[in-house]
Amino acid sequence: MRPRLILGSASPRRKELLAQLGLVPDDIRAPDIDEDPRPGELPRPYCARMAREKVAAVPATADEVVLCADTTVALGRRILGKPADAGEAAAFLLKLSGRRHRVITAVAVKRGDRIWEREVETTVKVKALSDVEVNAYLASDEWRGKAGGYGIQGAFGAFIPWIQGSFTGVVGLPVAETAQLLQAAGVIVYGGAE
Ligand SMILES: Cc1cn([C@H]2C[C@H](O)[C@@H](COP(=O)(O)OP(=O)(O)OP(=O)(O)O)O2)c(=O)[nH]c1=O
Repeated sequence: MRPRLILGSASPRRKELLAQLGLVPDDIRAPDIDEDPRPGELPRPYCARMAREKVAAVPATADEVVLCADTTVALGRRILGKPADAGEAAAFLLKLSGRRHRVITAVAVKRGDRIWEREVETTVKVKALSDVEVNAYLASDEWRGKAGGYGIQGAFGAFIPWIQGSFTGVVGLPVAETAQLLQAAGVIVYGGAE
């Protein structure tokens, strides 16, 4: 039987990226978990733990497939989360200015007591930002609710001359890897067999 697809995410980006795969979730159940990193926790294991905890926190029946993800911006060993306010967003942007950083998106898919997981890491280069550019970006409010305080899919794209990895992973859901995980869990994605 075709399983029901549950998107375990409040992120509008994730819903749109799922639509890019031709998939419309049967239900959306946003997870509510503690997103504080543990002392000394490194970005990649933190990100993977977040995705696992999100998928574990979403209630589902045995014939439902739940998809969750977490996007973490890493500057070396530091985790840059979602900025609490414009001041923190400004501090993040100044740290990212003129350097490369990593964006990790961990995806977790659950069906019954089975879990499929994948982490996708992308390197992102940000040009050296002027104060005028930082202030204009902060005024746009696009930084709100986004890891690292920016969205590559919006105006901030003007400041990113180069990436290596997965564009959709940076936005919040790496579509190629997600398609594979969903197919493994029995969801039919483009061209997949019933
Ligand atoms: C780096 C980057 C992040 N983001 C977003 C994607 C995620 O929504 C957000 C990171 O926060 P997450 O904790 O991954 O997700 P969320 O809290 O928005 O939603 P949920 O936990 O319910 O799934 O940052 C962009 O949209 N563009 C970008 O370029």
